[in-house]
Amino acid sequence: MTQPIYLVGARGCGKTTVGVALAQALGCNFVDTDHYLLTTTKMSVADIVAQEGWDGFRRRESGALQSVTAPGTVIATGGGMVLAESNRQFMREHGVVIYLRAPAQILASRLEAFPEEGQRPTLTGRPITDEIVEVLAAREALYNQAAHHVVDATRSPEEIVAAVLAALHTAHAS
Ligand SMILES: Nc1ncnc2c1ncn2[C@@H]1O[C@H](COP(=O)(O)OP(=O)(O)OP(=O)(O)O)[C@@H](O)[C@H]1O
Ligand SMILES: O=C(O)C1=C[C@@H](O)[C@@H](O)[C@H](O)C1
Ligand SMILES: [Mg+2]
Repeated sequence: MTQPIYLVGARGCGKTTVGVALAQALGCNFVDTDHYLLTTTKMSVADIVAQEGWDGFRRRESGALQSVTAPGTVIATGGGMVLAESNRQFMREHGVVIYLRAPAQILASRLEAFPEEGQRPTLTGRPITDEIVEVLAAREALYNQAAHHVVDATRSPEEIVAAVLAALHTAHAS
């Protein structure tokens, strides 16, 4: 697999967690656009948003997407990467896009256990459970549009990696 693999989905669906394990299974590099921004700007998502607003953060994450795209790389994207049509098109054209899909209730329970507020500042100002329901309703169609494959992300990370590998293998064989 030389094409980049992009993992998309809502906060808490496991893009970072699954991405690390998937890259290991494939013998690929792993990068995470949120982490890339953290190390290149020395600012958390919350810092960037405080200084530049969400528009500034979105501009930076689109730049990060292009910077990290390389052959033989698993790329965990930020939860809002699909908002820009240009990002969805870029990912579909440059690699294989996997949507890690999970319902709001599961996402909320994962995020409540590990909120990481610096990297996940509020998007709506509403409580986490309400926010996730609202954000998923607004973005579900965009995750689906971006994706070549949709994978059930409610299982263990190991099972999700196996499902992604099966999807990649099936697509490659056909
Ligand atoms: N399949 C899973 N089963 C149980 N817990 C999980 C699973 N995947 C991830 N988690 C846990 O959920 C939390 C969020 O996971 P992770 O950071 O990988 O999500 P993400 O999709 O990268 O989120 P973000 O969009 O905010 O970067 C972490 O605490 C992680 O340990
Ligand atoms: O869902 C979102 O809009 C976000 C998800 C995170 O990965 C970060 O990219 C940031 O907190 C925004
Ligand atoms: Mg992540």
